[in-house]
Amino acid sequence: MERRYVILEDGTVFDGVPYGADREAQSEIVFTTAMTGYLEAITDPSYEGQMLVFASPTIANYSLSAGKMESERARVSGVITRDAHSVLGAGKPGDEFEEFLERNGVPGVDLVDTRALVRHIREKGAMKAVISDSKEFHGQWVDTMSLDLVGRVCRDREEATMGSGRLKCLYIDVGSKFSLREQMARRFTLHTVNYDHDFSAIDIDDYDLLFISNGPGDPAHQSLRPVVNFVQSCIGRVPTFGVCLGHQIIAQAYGASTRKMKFGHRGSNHAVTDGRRSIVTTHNHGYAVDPDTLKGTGLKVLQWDVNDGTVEAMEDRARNVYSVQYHPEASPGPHDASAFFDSLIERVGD
Ligand SMILES: NC(=O)CC[C@H](N)C(=O)O
Repeated sequence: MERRYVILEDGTVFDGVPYGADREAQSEIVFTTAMTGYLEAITDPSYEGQMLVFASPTIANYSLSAGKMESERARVSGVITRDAHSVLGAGKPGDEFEEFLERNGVPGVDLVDTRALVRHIREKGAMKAVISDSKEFHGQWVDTMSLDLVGRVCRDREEATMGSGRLKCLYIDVGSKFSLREQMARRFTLHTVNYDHDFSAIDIDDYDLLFISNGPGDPAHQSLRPVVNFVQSCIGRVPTFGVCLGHQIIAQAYGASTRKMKFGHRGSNHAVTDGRRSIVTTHNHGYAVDPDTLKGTGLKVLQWDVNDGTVEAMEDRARNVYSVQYHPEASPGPHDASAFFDSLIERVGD
């Protein structure tokens, strides 16, 4: 049987069998522990510049059509699985998945010892990796997190107006999942603009709220600086909200900073707490706000991760700013945090 290899930057090699696109890929390697939502995951723009290991041993055991696309196409650079039914067969679901990956130019490696691979990433941290049909890699390692990943996801997205809510929201798309945008469009009328929009042409007083979406890559990437500066100019003038990358951009707009996590949080069973009540949430982030840099900014931590204390929600009540690191839209995952969206209506008030 043909072999395909996952070669890590530290020289470790895992092997499996090839499926999906017949091509090599190089990017950062991360894992998700989510047991459902494989279509949502591989099309989530937040994964641009990353190859994704599924810790859950069985993927493609239900039809792709049961899932929802989170962007125009697959965003992961590669997929690494224990059993995606590329060999062990599952009929239609497995074939659909393989065809989807082929159509999207995404190589897969199946029958990999994903338990060992996930433990290795947990112990050594997220790192660069290559998917290749050869056991050795002599090429140049590229740090995909230093690329303009938001630009890659958003370049084909046009400015648009959507939704029918009474309140008007300026929605800054820095790689938004479709489901997040849908949740906002159900409640507000969105004017969606990309991260490279000419913000000098925008009068924020024309809007009832500002929202910054999720997205890929390093929140401190220089391509996002104009967004950070614009958000900074809006604080105190309009209620300002954000999710995941949006949360990290808001922190930077206050002069706080973000840091790279060892291997990030990616899955749909991450508990966050406010010290009294805990909820289970969906996470997909490799960076986090550094709580020490929030001191004196006016931003207060509202919720944190029960396992490692990572900042998961913060607010500046006085200037009506509120953001979460987790994904209240889930997709996939639990809906414990879905009240987030209606709470924005209350926070905007009249
Ligand atoms: N889902 C997101 O918005 C991810 C935010 C950022 N790219 C991170 O990895 O932390």
